[in-house]
Amino acid sequence: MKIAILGTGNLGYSIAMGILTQDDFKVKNLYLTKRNIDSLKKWDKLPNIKISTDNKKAVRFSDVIIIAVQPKQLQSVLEEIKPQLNAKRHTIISVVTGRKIEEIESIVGHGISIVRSMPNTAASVGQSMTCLSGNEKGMENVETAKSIFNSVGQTMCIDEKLMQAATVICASGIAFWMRLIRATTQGAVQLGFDAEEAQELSMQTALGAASLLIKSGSHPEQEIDKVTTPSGCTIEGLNEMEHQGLSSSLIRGLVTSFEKINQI
Ligand SMILES: NC(=O)C1=CN([C@@H]2O[C@H](COP(=O)(O)OP(=O)(O)OC[C@H]3O[C@@H](n4cnc5c(N)ncnc54)[C@H](O)[C@@H]3O)[C@@H](O)[C@H]2O)C=CC1
Ligand SMILES: O=C(O)[C@@H]1CCC=N1
Repeated sequence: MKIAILGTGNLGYSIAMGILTQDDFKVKNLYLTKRNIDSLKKWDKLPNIKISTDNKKAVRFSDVIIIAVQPKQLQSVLEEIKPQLNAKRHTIISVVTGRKIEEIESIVGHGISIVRSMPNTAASVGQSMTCLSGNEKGMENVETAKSIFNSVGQTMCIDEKLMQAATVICASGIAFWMRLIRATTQGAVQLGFDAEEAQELSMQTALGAASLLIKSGSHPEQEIDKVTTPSGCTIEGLNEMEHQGLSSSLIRGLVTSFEKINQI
């Protein structure tokens, strides 16, 4: 597969990193563009990698075009590459927040295969949760998009109208979970661990909690019941967190984030 990533910033770089460092997925060519390519030069010597500021050339040399620019930059990039697009050959995968498939079609035309996707920066370590939806032709080719994003994590096909919600839960979600890990680390330091140990305890416990649910298929409350000894310390701490609004503040944060997307 020949893939271009137009706009190799934070997210584009994470996707490229994930693709380059996993074993099973074979990419014939990876063409990376951004406006200032200095930060990508270390990859220039790798076989099958091209680094450039030239989006048109990247499209000419690729079959799958991942567009990872900021929302305000999307229109000009689409207008720039439109003359190079070939409906029989190209699939566009947009990771751009808040930009609908119909907005992309209105610029590049309805014949092009378009997949709208929402990965996250954990793609760089093969652990992205990526949601996908597409136009009719995009869904015919969705296996292509799935194979790319399955190589850097897990995928789920969703209705496009849920894409904003997926952005908050999965993409912004990385920041939210980081803050939870940071806060529990700070708590561990206050209780006597040094900073490095505290972060290790916090990270591994978060990974353990997620792994328990993934591997057992159980509900979080079932796992909570197993940990909360009657009259014990866990329920005491948990109830205090809820008195202080833990679940409520998380849900309100997600909803506030969701409302902001509609203004982007
Ligand atoms: N950062 C994240 O975790 C996530 C970001 N997104 C979305 O992905 C998109 C990219 O986000 P980031 O990577 O955070 O932004 P960024 O600003 O780090 O990256 C955008 C890149 O596009 C490049 N660029 C701008 N105009 C260009 C052009 N005409 N041709 C080629 N490259 C150009 C810039 O040089 C920059 O490197 C945004 O739409 C964002 O909403 C989606 C999910 C997660
Ligand atoms: O903060 C943002 O707007 C983008 C979308 C999800 C992650 N970063």
